[in-house]
Amino acid sequence: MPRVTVHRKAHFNAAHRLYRKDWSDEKNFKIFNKCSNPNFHGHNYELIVSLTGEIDKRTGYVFDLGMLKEYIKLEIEDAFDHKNLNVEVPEFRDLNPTAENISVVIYNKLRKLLPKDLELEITLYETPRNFVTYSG
Ligand SMILES: Nc1nc2c(c(=O)[nH]1)N=C([C@H](O)[C@H](O)COP(=O)(O)OP(=O)(O)OP(=O)(O)O)CN2
Repeated sequence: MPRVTVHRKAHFNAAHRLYRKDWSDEKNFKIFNKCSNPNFHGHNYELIVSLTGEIDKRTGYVFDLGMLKEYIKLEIEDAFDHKNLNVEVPEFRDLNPTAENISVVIYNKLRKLLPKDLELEITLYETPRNFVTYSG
């Protein structure tokens, strides 16, 4: 059967601070600039979850996008939306919440729920012009 990629878009709004606990505020500012503001700042994150696999002969689906929507809601939106990532999301307690690290956390949370034969790719926009991709 042909291999096709299906995509689901999602959105969350979250606050964060880019910094290392073991660096001074001055050093954090030198490396992370305004993103190291100790009072945090927010982003409107846009997420695209992409699944590649063979079309199922019986259903015509690669994967039910309604089910993917539920997984994204439960694992990502409910956990991240309107949260302070550094303070309220356990995965970032000791992990700098850069776009790169957020994409890896999202990948790992969804990967464990999805069939192994599907390829997963995460595209995460932190701003309209800054985005990352991760596919494991
Ligand atoms: N490799 C990374 N670099 C940067 C990250 C990141 O997560 N990974 N994050 C940031 C900031 O958090 C943020 O994305 C940058 O904000 P800002 O400068 O406001 O965004 P833009 O560059 O898109 O704004 P312009 O209007 O284009 O200036 C920084 N680096």
